[in-house]
Amino acid sequence: NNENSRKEIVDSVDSLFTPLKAIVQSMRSHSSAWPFLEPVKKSEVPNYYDIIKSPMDLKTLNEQVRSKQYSSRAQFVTDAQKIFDNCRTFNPPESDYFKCATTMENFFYNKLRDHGLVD
Ligand SMILES: COc1cccc2onc(N)c12
Repeated sequence: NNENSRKEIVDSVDSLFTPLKAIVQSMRSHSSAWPFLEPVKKSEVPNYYDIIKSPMDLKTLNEQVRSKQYSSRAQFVTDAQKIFDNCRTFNPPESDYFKCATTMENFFYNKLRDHGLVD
């Protein structure tokens, strides 16, 4: 009935909540995470938001996990992927930023698999 289906939804969010918290935490402590720890500052990179229309960073991602905005793996993966894609859109392939994005992306998908959040 409605009460049970509501409980199932709540349970599915909670059962997702724990692994997502752990994955974001592990990303934030990665040595290559430094470009992504906070939103890019417009004061530091004036043209960034003229080019990147859907910004994302690990602090924001963490806040959204903790405020239970994600009820599916796909929603979480879509937002995390923005971090990597935005960086590779804005920066040249030989830049440190671009390399960090790919390192963090590989780390991210390995973590998803570690937590059984398979492709
Ligand atoms: C501090 O991060 C940056 C500074 C400058 C350009 C940037 O593109 N993507 C970034 N994460 C970035």
